[in-house]
Formats: sequence, structure tokens, C-alpha cells
Amino acid sequence: MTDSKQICFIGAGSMAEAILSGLLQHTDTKAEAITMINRQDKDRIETLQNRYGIISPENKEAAVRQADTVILATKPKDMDDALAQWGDQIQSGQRVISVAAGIPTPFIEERLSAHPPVVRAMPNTSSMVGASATALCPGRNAAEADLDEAIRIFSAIGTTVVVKEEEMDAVTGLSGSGPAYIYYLVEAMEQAGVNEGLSPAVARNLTLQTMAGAARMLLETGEEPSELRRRVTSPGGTTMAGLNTLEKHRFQEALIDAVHQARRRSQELGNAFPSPTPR
Ligand SMILES: NC(=O)C1=CN([C@@H]2O[C@H](COP(=O)(O)OP(=O)(O)OC[C@H]3O[C@@H](n4cnc5c(N)ncnc54)[C@H](OP(=O)(O)O)[C@@H]3O)[C@@H](O)[C@H]2O)C=CC1
Ligand SMILES: O=C(O)[C@@H]1CCC=N1
Repeated sequence: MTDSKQICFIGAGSMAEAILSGLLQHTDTKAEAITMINRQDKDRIETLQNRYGIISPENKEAAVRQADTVILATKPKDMDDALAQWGDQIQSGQRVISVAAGIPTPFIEERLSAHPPVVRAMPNTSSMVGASATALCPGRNAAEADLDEAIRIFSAIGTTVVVKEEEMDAVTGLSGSGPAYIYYLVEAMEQAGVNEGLSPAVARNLTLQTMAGAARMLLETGEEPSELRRRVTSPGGTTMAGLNTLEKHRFQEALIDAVHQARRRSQELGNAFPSPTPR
């Protein structure tokens, strides 16, 4: 992506940093083209400034006003206040992308008096290394060009898929929260290796390469996971002993329920922001 367009992040937390880092490493976006504002944490902005060379604007209102794309990256619970604080700076010629879990596009649209196009995105923190799985959906004022621009930004830091807005909660439960499930699995596998007598370093090395190798096998061979699993599992062998134990502990059911509960929580967050009366 070659791009000199200005991007202003409202919110400078983990997700904003992951997107920022991905954009700087994987696109031609220059640090000077990016401004970040938060609510109060000056140290955080200074850290990001030192780490990435981005601009900490003197005039925050102007930074929002002058951006081509404004990325909303506050916690869902802070979005209402953030829109009240910054929303009047956003004009119709600008584009808004929200990464907030659970917040429906109408909630944002109805709080922006200028009616700019809004695109909702659900990336994940693997954006940081250019490996996000991002789902996007357009709001009612977003034209194809607006969605395309959002796809362009997120394609640079991973894969993208366009979904219906009603599917965003499911996406959030699966791939938004998904990295945490994988890290949790890694923690358990490492601990298991250590329990069985390996050093932490060896356990980590073997776990990570096993994880990366399995992901590559799935991506590069296009084989079904069940078929790949079958090929590891000799009848009466070691894998079968391990898998039977996972089954006994209802491992798959636990994961399916985890995604379901995360999806429900995303929906709950959204329900806390019912279609508002315009300010
Ligand atoms: N973390 C993840 O894996 C993912 C997160 N998301 C979504 O991204 C969003 C951000 O999450 P995350 O980065 O984890 O959250 P963080 O808590 O790390 O960051 C939130 C940021 O919002 C800022 N903020 C709060 N209120 C305002 C305001 N009125 N004006 C400007 N900035 C404000 C905070 O500033 P201050 O610190 O000064 O209060 C902070 O910089 C959430 O909506 C989440 O649902 C989406 C996908 C994945
Ligand atoms: O936990 C959360 O609420 C956010 C949204 C998706 C991932 N993290």
C-alpha cells in the first residue's frame, strides 16, 4: 500500500498499537501520516511516539479534523464519551473506521452530525505482525469506495473478509478474541512439556514450531483439519491416547462454548448501546 493519507487513531491502546505497528512495517505508510490521541495517558502517547515516530498532536481537535481516515479504537464502554468529545470534528468527507467490539454502526452514525461513511472492522492483535484476520462491514453511509479503502488498510496487515453486520458478534467471538484462545493453548502445552521433564525453553520452542507447522499445513495443503489429524493418529498410538483424553475433558465442546460466550458478550456490549436518539 503506498499511501500518504492521514490516519488519526482515537484511542491509543493495544489494538491501535497493533494496527499502527502493522501499517508501518507492512505498508509504505509513514509515521508522520499517523496521529494518535487518547484520553489522559500522556506516558502512553510518549512511548508510542518514541517507539514508532508517530505524531502526538498539539491540537487534538485539528488532528481529528484533518485526518482522511479516523479509526475509533476506544473500549466499547468509552465510545459514547469519545464520540461526544471528538465527533463534531469529523466531517462528511472523512471516513470513519471503528474497531470496537459490539458497537453497531448506527450507534456511531447517529452520533456524527456530519454523516461521514462508517465502516466497522474486527481485526485481531496479530495485526502487529501483519497477520490479522479482519472482518469488515459497511455502515449505511459507506459507499463501495469506503469499504475498499478500509479493506486496503486491513489487507496490508493480514487477511480480510466482508460480512454482514449481524455476523460481527460471531466474528468477534471467533477471530477477534481467537488469539487469546491460542495463547491459552500454548501456555497449557508449554506447562505440559515442563511437567513431563522438558526445560521451559525447549518446551516453548517445540510448542511454537508445532503450532506454526500445523497452521502452515492447514493453509498450504488446503486439507481438512480432521484429515490432517487422522494422519497423525496411529491406531493404538500416542496421539490417540492424547486425543481420547481431550475428548474425555470435552475439549472441543469447551472451545465451541468459549466462542459462543464471547459472541454473546459482544452482543451484550452492543445491546448496551441501543439505537440512540441523535444528539
Ligand atoms: N485488544 C484486542 O485484541 C482487540 C480489541 N478490539 C477493540 O479495540 C478497542 C480498543 O481495545 P484495546 O486497544 O484493547 O483497549 P485499551 O484499553 O488498550 O485502549 C483504549 C484506548 O482508548 C482511549 N480512550 C478512552 N476514552 C477516550 C476518549 N474519550 N478519547 C480518546 N481516547 C480515549 C484510552 O486512553 P487512556 O488510556 O488515556 O484512557 C486508550 O488509549 C476496543 O473497542 C476493543 O473491543 C478489537 C479487536 C481485538
Ligand atoms: O476482549 C475484548 O473485548 C476485545 C474484543 C476482541 C478482542 N478483544
